[in-house]
Order: sequence, then C-alpha cells, then structure tokens
Amino acid sequence: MQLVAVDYTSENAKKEFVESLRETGFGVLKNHPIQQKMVTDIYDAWQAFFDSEEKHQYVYNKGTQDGFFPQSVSETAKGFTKKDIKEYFHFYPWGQCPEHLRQQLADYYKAANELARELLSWIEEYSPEDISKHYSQALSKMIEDSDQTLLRVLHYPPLSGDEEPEAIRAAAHEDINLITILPAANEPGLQVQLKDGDWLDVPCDFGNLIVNIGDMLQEASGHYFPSTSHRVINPENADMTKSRISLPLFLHPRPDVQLSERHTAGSYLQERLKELGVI
Ligand SMILES: O=C(O)CCC(=O)C(=O)O
Ligand SMILES: [Fe+2]
Repeated sequence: MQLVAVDYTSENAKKEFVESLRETGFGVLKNHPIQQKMVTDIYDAWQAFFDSEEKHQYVYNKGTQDGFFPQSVSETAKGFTKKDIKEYFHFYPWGQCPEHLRQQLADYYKAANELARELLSWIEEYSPEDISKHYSQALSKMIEDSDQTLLRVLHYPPLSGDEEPEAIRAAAHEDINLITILPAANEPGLQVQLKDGDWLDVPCDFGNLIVNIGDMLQEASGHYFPSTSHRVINPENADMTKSRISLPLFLHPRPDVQLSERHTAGSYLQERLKELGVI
C-alpha cells in the first residue's frame, strides 16, 4: 500500500483524489496551483522567528487561540500523557502576528483557501447521492467567510536525545476540522494509519500537497469519509539535529454551520478543544 500523488492537471484528478480520501483519509496532489516558492519563503522566515526570542512577545490568547504556543503548553493528543515535541503559531487574519510576517501568511492563507474551496467541490461531486443529500449546504460554502479557518506554523525543534521516552513530535491524532491542506514539510516524518493498523509514510516529495479529512467532514458525511489517525515520528541519527517546519491549514466551517443532527461546527469544536486541554 502506498499513497500515490494525483496530478491536479490530469483528466481523472477529481475522481482519483476523492477515491484516495475515501480509502485512506488522505490525498496527495502534485502540479497544484500553490506556488512552492511561497511555501519555502514562509519556512525560511518562520524558522528565523522560532529561533529568535521575539516569539515570546506573541504568546497565544487563551480565549481566541491566536499566537505563539511554546513547547511548555503544546498539545497532548487525546489518549496520551506526554506533550508533543513541538511549538507553533496560530495565524488567523484577524489575530496577532509579527507585522513583518503578516502579508506573507495572509497571501498563503488566501491561496490555500481558494484551493480548498475547489477541493471541497470535488469531494462533493464525488460523494454518493445518499451521502451528499445530508450535507446541510454545499461543502465549499461551509467554509466561506469563516473566521475559524486556522493556519498553523509548526516548528519541531532538533532533538537533544534526552527527550522523555515516548514523547514524539506529534502523537497520533485526528484533525478536528473539515479538511486539512498541508504542503509537504521540509523534513519527513508524517505517517498515516491504515485500516489494518499499519503506519504508512506520507510521500513528502518537495512540492507535494497533502490533504486529509478531519472529524467534521467525517461527521457530516456519516463516516463515509474517514478522519484517519496520523502522527509525526522523531528523526534518528543525523536528522535529529534538524528542525522540521510544516504549515497545515485547517479548514473550519462557520460556527453556525450544521454538520449533522447532533452538531454544529461551533459545538463540535468546543467539545474537542476541551479534550485537548488547550481551553
Ligand atoms: O507536521 C505535520 O506534518 C502534521 C501536523 C499535524 O498533523 C497537525 O498539526 O495536526
Ligand atoms: Fe494533524
């Protein structure tokens, strides 16, 4: 089993991409419209940010969740006791951000949101009728004008070797949101769990774009699309000295959007954030 990158420009792209999402919860795209230079420029600028003391001026706001999350408050995945070995910055267009980094992230946020709208319309087009009839509105519309969509700049620092045993860069978890869009990171490590429990490396070729299903789309599709567990494993040997940067965009519906009979996006998110211990 392998995840194969789908060529965004190919004739069968939509179908192959949605099949991959249905089968594994993940889809990988190549030849997509996000400019790679935009991504690498962000990686460079934010590596410098995480290496500087400046970051401590932007500690996150508890109520609104924007800003810098130091390693000391970083997430503990559901069902785990050790904190992940990572620090990150939560960017929202309305939230705090160092001014010299704002435009770059805002541009990426906009471009990736546009692509997400298109990919959600592919997902809708290839949802069977008995599944899509339960969507309370078009999937692409659910994220329109949402102020909840979150761009996370993640920094996994080099490992010293005396990390707590069992602590890993990102323990196995599922994403909460509708879908996640993630350019291949600058170092490997991301893995997805298959139905048989095995872990599969997500291809991280330079320029790939990775998309995965989150719990909200799983909920809205009555579990037709699986929100699969994924994790980031620790590097070994020479790679231990390297930082890893990644840039997931978590597409969130507006809070009032009905996901299912049980949940709106807003009620669902509150429940999950409490479990994570970040609110
Ligand atoms: O860093 C990565 O490659 C994945 C990060 C991730 O899964 C997350 O932040 O939810
Ligand atoms: Fe994730």
